[in-house]
Amino acid sequence: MAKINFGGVTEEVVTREEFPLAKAQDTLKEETIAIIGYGVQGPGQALNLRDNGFNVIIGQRKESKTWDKAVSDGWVPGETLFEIEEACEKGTIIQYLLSDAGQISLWPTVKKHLTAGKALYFSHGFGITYKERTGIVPPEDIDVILVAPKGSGTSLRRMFLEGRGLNSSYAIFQDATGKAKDRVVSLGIGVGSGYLFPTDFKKEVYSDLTGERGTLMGAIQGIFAAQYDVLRANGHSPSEAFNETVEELTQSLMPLVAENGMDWMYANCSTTAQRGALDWWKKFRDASKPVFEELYKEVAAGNEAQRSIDSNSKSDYREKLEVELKELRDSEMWQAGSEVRKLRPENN
Ligand SMILES: NC(=O)C1=CN([C@@H]2O[C@H](COP(=O)(O)OP(=O)(O)OC[C@H]3O[C@@H](n4cnc5c(N)ncnc54)[C@H](O)[C@@H]3O)[C@@H](O)[C@H]2O)C=CC1
Ligand SMILES: CC(=O)[C@](C)(O)C(=O)O
Ligand SMILES: [Mg+2]
Ligand SMILES: [Mg+2]
Repeated sequence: MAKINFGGVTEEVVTREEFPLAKAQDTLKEETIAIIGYGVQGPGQALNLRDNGFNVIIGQRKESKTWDKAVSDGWVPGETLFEIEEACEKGTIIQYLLSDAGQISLWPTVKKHLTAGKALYFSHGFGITYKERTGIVPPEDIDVILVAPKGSGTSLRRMFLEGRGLNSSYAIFQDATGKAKDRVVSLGIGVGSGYLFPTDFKKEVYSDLTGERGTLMGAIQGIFAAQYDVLRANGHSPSEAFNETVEELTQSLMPLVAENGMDWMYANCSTTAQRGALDWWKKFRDASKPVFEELYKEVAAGNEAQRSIDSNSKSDYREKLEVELKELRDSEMWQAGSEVRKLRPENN
């Protein structure tokens, strides 16, 4: 593994140079990879693996929208597309990509087919780390591994098609065959990761749950809403408030951060903006840090996991989520956003 110095801390990273696709293909040439679940990660990982030349089958409930989606993606019923149980029986590597709550209800079915020497693969440390809550305790004679792409399955697929890649973390919970490392790295390369960062199941799920509730999804919406509301309360129009809160960030400034870091983005803004941003960022850090500390504690205590299990195990969880997403979509800020997006010059 390559040793890389990340801001003063040396870490190991698996690179595609040391583990090329050909080696991954060779490692897994006798394996049948069964992708269980065709939601967001399922299609992204399955299609990338198929395009990369691996033997892939899908396990999905018949009579579901996602079964039809799998068919339209070229999976053939009876050949490469099966009911979940049949796919589990056929697979030597089971990629368990149902929702974290779905994994709990299907576990008794999946477990039956985890015979000696197979590998059980997750894209989240959830099921294993919170085993007291999920009941997911794998048999001892199989490998238990994880590849967690650091992004949406939609991005994983799009970036693969663009010839880019989305990096992943990987972990080994159980190495029964002595082949777990080669299997997990090969799968990581196969699903389209360029580089693979080692972790363990617990660190993966704690950081992932914190990140998505925090800056990646929860905190960002919170901070957008707070600034938008203050601008509106002070008489600014919706378009002005949206432009100064979201549109400029996503269209102009975040690409600069992605390219070369925060100081680079700052340096490409006015000296007026730089002065103010350098003065104010610490105030925002100090105001939000207690919330992040509370969040991490809730994650580590398992309370966040439990909330997600409870709500996503209900039979109408999709409808309920959709109601809340609609609330966001219908809020003035995001309605304004919808109009602002149409006015992007490239959309004309
Ligand atoms: N969404 C994403 O891009 C990412 C997801 N992950 C992880 O990957 C795994 C899969 O996540 P997603 O693709 O988001 O899942 P999802 O929420 O889209 O669900 C996947 C599939 O599970 C099915 N399902 C749910 N409950 C079921 C049940 N009780 N019985 C049978 N099928 C059921 C759904 O119909 C869907 O086809 C999870 O562990 C998640 O944490 C990791 C990185 C990113
Ligand atoms: C896309 C991703 O990595 C998330 C936000 O952690 C998730 O979908 O669970
Ligand atoms: Mg994640
Ligand atoms: Mg997540």
